[in-house]
Amino acid sequence: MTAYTDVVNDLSRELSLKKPKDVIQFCADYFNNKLAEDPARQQPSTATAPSSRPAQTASGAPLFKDQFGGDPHEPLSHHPHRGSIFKDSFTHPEDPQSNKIRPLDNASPGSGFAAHLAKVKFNPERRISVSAESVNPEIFATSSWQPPVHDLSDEQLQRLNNIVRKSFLFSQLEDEALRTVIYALEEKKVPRGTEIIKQGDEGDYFYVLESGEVTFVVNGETKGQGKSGSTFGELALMYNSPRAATVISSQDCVLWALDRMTFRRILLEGTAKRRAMYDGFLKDVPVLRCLNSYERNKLADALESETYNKGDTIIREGEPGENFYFIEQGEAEVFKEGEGHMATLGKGDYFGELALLNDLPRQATVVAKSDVIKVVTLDKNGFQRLLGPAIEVLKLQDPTKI
Ligand SMILES: Nc1ncnc2c1ncn2[C@@H]1O[C@@H]2COP(=O)(O)O[C@H]2[C@H]1O
Ligand SMILES: Nc1ncnc2c1ncn2[C@@H]1O[C@@H]2COP(=O)(O)O[C@H]2[C@H]1O
Repeated sequence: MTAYTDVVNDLSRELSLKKPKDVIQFCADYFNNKLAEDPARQQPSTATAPSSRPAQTASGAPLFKDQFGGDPHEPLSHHPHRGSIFKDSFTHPEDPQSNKIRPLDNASPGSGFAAHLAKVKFNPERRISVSAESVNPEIFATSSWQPPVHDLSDEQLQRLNNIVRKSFLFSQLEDEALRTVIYALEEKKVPRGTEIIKQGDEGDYFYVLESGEVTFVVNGETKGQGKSGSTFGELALMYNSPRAATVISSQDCVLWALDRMTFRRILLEGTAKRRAMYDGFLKDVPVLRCLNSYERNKLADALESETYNKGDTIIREGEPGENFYFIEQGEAEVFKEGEGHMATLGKGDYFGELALLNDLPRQATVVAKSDVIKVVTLDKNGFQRLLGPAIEVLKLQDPTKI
C-alpha cells in the first residue's frame, strides 16, 4: 500500500507541476516511462544484444500496447522468433524457425524475400500521436535515466565522425547531445539477408546505416531501399507503435544502433516537430506528388528553412551549387546572363536542381521578388538520397530544354 501511495503522490506532484491539458495521456505516458526505465523490468542482455534491452513488462509482454485497446502484437504472439537481430536470434526470412543466417538466393528486393515476409496484415499508416513524453521533455528531468556509454575505438570514432558530418539528423544537435548520442551508439555488422526489424514487433532500436543497403517491406510488399547514410526504425520509437515495416539487409551492412530511450530523449522532439512542420507544405508540392507519406517524412527530416527579403540573391549564376530549394511562401525571379528574365516562381515551385542533377555551375540567378520569401532547402546529399522518384520528374522538367 505504501508503494501505491508513493506512486500516486509522485504522480500528483508531477501533475501539479506540469498541469497537462490531457491528464489521461499524461498519466499513460508517465507510467509507460516509469516502466521503461525500471531496470528490473528489462531482460538480461545476450551476447549479440546491445546493453539496453527493449522495454518489456516483467512478464515479457511489450510495454507499448495499442492505446485503442487491442494488443497489436497479439497476432504474432505464437511466433517463436519474433525478435529483431538484437533480441533473441538472427532469423532468415525464408525460415523463421532457423537461428542461422543464410544468404538469400535472390537479393532482388522485388522477388525473393517479399513473399516470405510478415504474414500479418498491418496498417503502417496507423499512428498514435507523439506522446506527452516528447512534447513535454521536462518530464525526463526528474528521472534517473542514464544513457548507455559504449567503449568506442579511435577507428570507430573516426568513422562516426564521418557519418555525423554528413547527417542532417546529427548536425542539428548541440555538442553535448551529440556526444551522448555518439557514445550510446553500438556498432552491428549484419550479413546480407538478415531480418533487422520485423513488422509488428515492438520498437527497441533506431538504426543508422553506415554502409550496405536495406530493403523495407510492408505487408509483404517491397516499399524501397535504405542506402548508406540513411536511418530507419524511428517510427515505432516516436509513436510507441508496432514496427511499421520489416527491414532486411539486401547487402552486408554496418549499422549503428541507438537505444529507444536515448532516441526519444535526444532525437525525437526535433524529428517530430520537423515532420509536423513540413508535412502540410510538402503534400502540396506538385513535383513531390509521387512520394508516399513515409518518403515525405524522411524528406522533412532533412529540410532547413531560410528567409530572404526582396532583392536578395538566393542563387548566383556560375557559382557551384550546394542546395536545392522549394518556395514555401512568396515569389522569386530567375534571370540569365545575356537573356534576362526567364521565369517567376511561386509557392510550391522549386529551383536549384540543375546544378545538382548535372554537376554543373548554377545556370541562372534567382532573386527574391516578394518582401519576404520563405524557402526550404535540401543539401546535395539529401537531394541525391531523398527525392526518390521525384528526381525523374525533375529531369523531365528541365527548364533549359522545355
Ligand atoms: N513505407 C514505409 N512505411 C513504414 N516504415 C518504413 C517505410 N519505409 C521505410 N520504413 C522504415 O522501416 C522502419 C520499421 O520500423 P519502424 O516502424 O520503427 O520505422 C520504420 C521506418 O523507419
Ligand atoms: N530557363 C532557365 N534556365 C536555367 N535555370 C532556370 C531556368 N528557369 C528556372 N531556372 C532555375 O534556376 C536555377 C539556377 O540554379 P540551377 O542551375 O541549379 O537550377 C536552375 C533552375 O532551377
